[in-house]
Amino acid sequence: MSDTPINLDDLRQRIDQLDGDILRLISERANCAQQVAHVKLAQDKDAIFYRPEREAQVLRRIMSLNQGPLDSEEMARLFREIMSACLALEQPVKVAYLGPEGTFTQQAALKHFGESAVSLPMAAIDEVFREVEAGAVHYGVVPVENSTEGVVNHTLDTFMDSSIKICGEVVLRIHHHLLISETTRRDKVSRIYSHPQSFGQCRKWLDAHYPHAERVPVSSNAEAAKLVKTEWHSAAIAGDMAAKLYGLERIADKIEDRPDNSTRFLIIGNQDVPLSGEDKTSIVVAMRNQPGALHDLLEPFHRHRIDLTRIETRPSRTGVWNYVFFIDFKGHRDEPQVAAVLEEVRLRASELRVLGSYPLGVL
Ligand SMILES: O=C(O)C(=O)C[C@]1(C(=O)O)C=C[C@@H](O)C=C1
Repeated sequence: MSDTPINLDDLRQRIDQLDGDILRLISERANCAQQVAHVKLAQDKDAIFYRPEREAQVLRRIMSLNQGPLDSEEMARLFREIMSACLALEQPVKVAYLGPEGTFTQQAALKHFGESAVSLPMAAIDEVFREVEAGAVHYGVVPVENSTEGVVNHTLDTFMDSSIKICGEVVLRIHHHLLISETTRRDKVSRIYSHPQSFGQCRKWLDAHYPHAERVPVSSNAEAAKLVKTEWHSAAIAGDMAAKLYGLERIADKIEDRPDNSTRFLIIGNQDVPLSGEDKTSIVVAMRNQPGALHDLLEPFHRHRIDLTRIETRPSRTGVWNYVFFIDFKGHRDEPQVAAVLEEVRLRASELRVLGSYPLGVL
């Protein structure tokens, strides 16, 4: 450490100079993105501007180059917003999500697409699918599994009646708080509103702290937050966004039973996503109802050393006790190993559909 006192004005002058450089470079980058848009349009008048594989590569590269003092996730979030603004110059991306405003799904949509995306709340998961299928929005964001409560069946079941593809994923750490409005009598809370999944994720805490309060399930945590605004004896379990949006006070923070409580969301759309270098594939498979069917299904993955990350069974709704398997695994459908496995499974299954290959969640 030199013994010359650090001069605040000199440091601020240096910051002003750096801000000027950053401003110039971001503007230069935005100009490049606009030129990319022109090239895309020249190649294809119906060009798809949002490129999930490229965005994942940009963010991974930033995180690998980063040497602090900001941590890599923080730096990636800054570049996420720069890319979001650049994409909006090319084409403002419209995204439907499971609403209402203030849900964790909205938080996931903003985390994945950035603040420059236009996001629209939908009342139900199948409405998000419908908006994407109808082309009313470019993409949708829906919850698919929680680390405590397991899979969101409605999302998996909706895929079975839809041609929609999976274009990406985003994982959100879920922190639940107990929220009240300014009119709530905090010592008289006799009713708690929340989404059923959130009640499940905070079960032990509620049993310990509010064993006698009525637990009223509603369609979303944001809906719960809205209801609390109108009742003096109720509270809601919801996240930070809902608390901020509906002006509620947090009387208990992070009440989820498990500290690693996370929810995985899917980005749905109508495009096939090229290889990004670190990808995942999701499929849904129907097998003939015969002994050893599950072994026949999984054996090619084992032999080709493909890393399975999830298997869920759902009723196929084409007859009693007929099931389909939703399988996620590492790798992209265009990679030889994965293509070989899919070919073998296709021969053994009564039905196979690739829901999509997409970049592993980065942020
Ligand atoms: O490289 C592209 O295809 C771009 O459009 C540029 C860019 C970026 O800002 O880096 C912007 C939007 C895309 O989703 C991916 C990347």
